[in-house]
Amino acid sequence: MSEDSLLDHALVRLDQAASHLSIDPDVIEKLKYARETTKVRLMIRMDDGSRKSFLAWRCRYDDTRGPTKGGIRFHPASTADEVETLAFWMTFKCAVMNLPYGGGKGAVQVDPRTLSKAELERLSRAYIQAFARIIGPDRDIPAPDVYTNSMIMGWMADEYAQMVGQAEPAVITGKPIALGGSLGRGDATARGGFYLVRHLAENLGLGQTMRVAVQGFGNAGQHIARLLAGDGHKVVAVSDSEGAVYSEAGLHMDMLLDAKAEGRSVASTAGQGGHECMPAADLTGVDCDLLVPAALENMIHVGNAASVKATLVLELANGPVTPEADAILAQNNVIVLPDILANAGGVTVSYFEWVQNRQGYYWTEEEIHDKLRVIMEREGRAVWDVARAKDVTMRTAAYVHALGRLAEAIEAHGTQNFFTS
Ligand SMILES: NC(=O)C1=CN([C@@H]2O[C@H](COP(=O)(O)OP(=O)(O)OC[C@H]3O[C@@H](n4cnc5c(N)ncnc54)[C@H](O)[C@@H]3O)[C@@H](O)[C@H]2O)C=CC1
Ligand SMILES: O=C(O)CCC(=O)C(=O)O
Repeated sequence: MSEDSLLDHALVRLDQAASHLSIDPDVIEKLKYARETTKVRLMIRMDDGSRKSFLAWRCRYDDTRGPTKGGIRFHPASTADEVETLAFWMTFKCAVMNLPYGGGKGAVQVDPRTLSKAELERLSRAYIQAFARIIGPDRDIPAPDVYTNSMIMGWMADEYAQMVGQAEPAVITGKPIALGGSLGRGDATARGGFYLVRHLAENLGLGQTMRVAVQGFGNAGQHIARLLAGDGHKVVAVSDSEGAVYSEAGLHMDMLLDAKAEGRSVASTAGQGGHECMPAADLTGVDCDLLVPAALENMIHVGNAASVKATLVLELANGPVTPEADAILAQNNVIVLPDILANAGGVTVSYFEWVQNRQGYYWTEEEIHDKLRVIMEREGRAVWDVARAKDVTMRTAAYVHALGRLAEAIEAHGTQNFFTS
C-alpha cells in the first residue's frame, strides 16, 4: 500500500467487509478501481483581464446500482486520489441507504475564497462546459460538497440547460429552491445524522444532555450544532479552518451563526458570552460525550486518536478517521457512526430532489423530513443489527450491509465483461 494513497486506506474497509461475507472475488476486484476519472484544465478570464487555469476532475466510480451521484468540491488541496476515494465512499453510501445510484465525485483545485463572485461563476460554468458529456440525469448527477453551495449548483444547472437547449433540473441537486431545489436539502446532511443518533440513543446508552464538540462549522457542522443545541444538548466546542472556541457552559449558537453569516471565523466570538479561544487542533480531545468531525478527511489520526474523550463519534465529514485511528478508538470503546451512514442524509434528500424534478411535483418540508427520518432509521437499525450479529464495528457493519447490495447488483448484471457497458 502506498503510504499516502487515500484510496488504498479506503480499500482496507472493503477487504474488512468482504471477510464477513461469501462474495465472488471478481466482485471485490471490480470495486477496487474507479470506472472512469476524467481530468481537465479549466481556463477562465479573471476580473483584471488575465487568464488563470485550474485542474478539475470528475470520477464515476461505479454505476452498477444506477447513475453515479456525488458532490463537487472546490478546495486548493484536492487531488485525483481524493476525488476517486470520495467517489468510492459515495458508491457505498448510496448502497447503504438503498438509493438507486452508484458513486461519483468531482473537484476543482482552487481556493474559492481568492476568487470574486464573477470569477467563481465563470469557473462553475467552465466546469459544466468541460464535463457536460459525462454528467446527465441518468448518467451522473453532481451536488454540493466542501466550499460549494446552492448558488454554485444554480449556475451549473443554468449552464447545462443552456448547453442542451432545455431545462434539465434533475442533472444536479442542491440547487436553489427557485430552480427546482428541494426543501430540506440545506440541513439534510446534519439532520440525517441527528435522526440517526436520536434513533440509536438507547442502544448507544446516551444521556438526555450530551456535551458536544463539532469540528468544522460549514454546512454540516453549523446545522448539527444547531439541531443538537435545539434538542437540549450542550455544544461546548466548535472549530473552523481559522480557529476554535470553547465554553464550559455551552456556546451561544446565535453568536456563532452570525459570525459565519458575516464571513468571520468562529474564533472571532472569543471574549464574548463566555466563549474562550482554543487551538483548533485541540478540538478532538475536548472532554465531551459526542464528537462530530464535520470538516475534512484524516482529522482523527494515529497522533490524536488516543486523546479522544468522547464515547461516540458521528462522522458527518467523509473519511475523518484513518484506519489506524479507527483501531485505537475501537480499543478505547469509542463507538464510531461511520460517514457512509452518518452523513448520508445529504445524498438522500438529493435523491428526493431528483425524484421531485422528474415527477414535477414537489413535497413539503415536513414530508421531506419524514421521508428522510424513515430511511435513516431503517438503514441505521439494519447496520446496528449487522454489527450486533457479527460482533463488528458500526463501520464494518455498514460496509457489509452495502457490499451485500452491491454484490447482488454486480452479479445480476453478469460478471463476464466489467466496465464495458
Ligand atoms: N454538504 C453536504 O451535503 C455533505 C457534506 N459532507 C462532508 O461534510 C464535510 C464538510 O462539508 P460541508 O459542511 O458541506 O463543507 P463546507 O464548505 O460548508 O464547510 C467546511 C467547514 O470545514 C472547515 N474546515 C476546513 N478545514 C478545517 C480544519 N483543518 N479544521 C477545522 N475546520 C476546518 C471550514 O472552515 C468550514 O467551516 C466534508 O467532508 C464533506 O464531504 C458529506 C455529505 C454531504
Ligand atoms: O447530495 C449528493 O448528491 C452528494 C453529497 C455528497 O457529495 C456526499 O454525500 O459526500
